[in-house]
Amino acid sequence: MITMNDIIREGHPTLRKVAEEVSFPLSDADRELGEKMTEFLKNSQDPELAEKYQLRGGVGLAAPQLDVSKRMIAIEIPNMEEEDGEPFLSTVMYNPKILSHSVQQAAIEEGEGCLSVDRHVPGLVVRNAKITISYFDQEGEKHKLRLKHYPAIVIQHELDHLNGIMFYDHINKQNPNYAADDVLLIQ
Ligand SMILES: O=CN(O)C[C@@H](CC1CCCC1)C(=O)N1NCCC[C@H]1C(=O)Nc1ccccn1
Ligand code: NI
Repeated sequence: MITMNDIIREGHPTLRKVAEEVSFPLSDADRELGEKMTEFLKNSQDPELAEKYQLRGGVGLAAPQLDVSKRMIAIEIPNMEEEDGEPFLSTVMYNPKILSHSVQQAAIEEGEGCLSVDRHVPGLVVRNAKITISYFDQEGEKHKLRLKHYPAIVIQHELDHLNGIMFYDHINKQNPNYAADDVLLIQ
């Protein structure tokens, strides 16, 4: 199983690389890696397992964070309403791509963090509020998905990892808490 030891930290060159597209049919390695990434996220959100294996709770993970420079991300966004309900979005996306996005921008009010960053970096990370993405699933089926607000932000954070971008690259240097007044702040 994947643990925090498998996650590379800032300073590791792989985090600054542009990852390679995955080819289909998936190799057993790429298929297995996707499954392990999802398993990690589910474990990290389980209080007992997170405690037992000392995992930081995560809602997304990109292959480059495991030193695998491939365009694949795992998303595990819990249902914000009911506790043990079905997750809002639980999937592994291969070769994900933003097809279009809103002019409207949004940011998580308390800022962002990253499992590859062992420090708190304050500041607003302004992103597109709505995005339309395409991606391939494990079977090579193409999907198209429209997301907005928190899920859209999560996907953009992961897509950045595939392009060697870290969340703090987006923070305004002069005033980290600056955001134009039309930027939607998300709790
Ligand atoms: O590239 C992927 N990463 O670096 C893991 C990140 C991805 C998110 C950061 C902002 C948008 C996507 C992640 O999940 N976190 N960042 C560090 C510690 C907290 C943790 C988190 O937000 N956890 C969480 C949130 C809600 C419910 C359950 N858990
Ligand atoms: Ni991250």
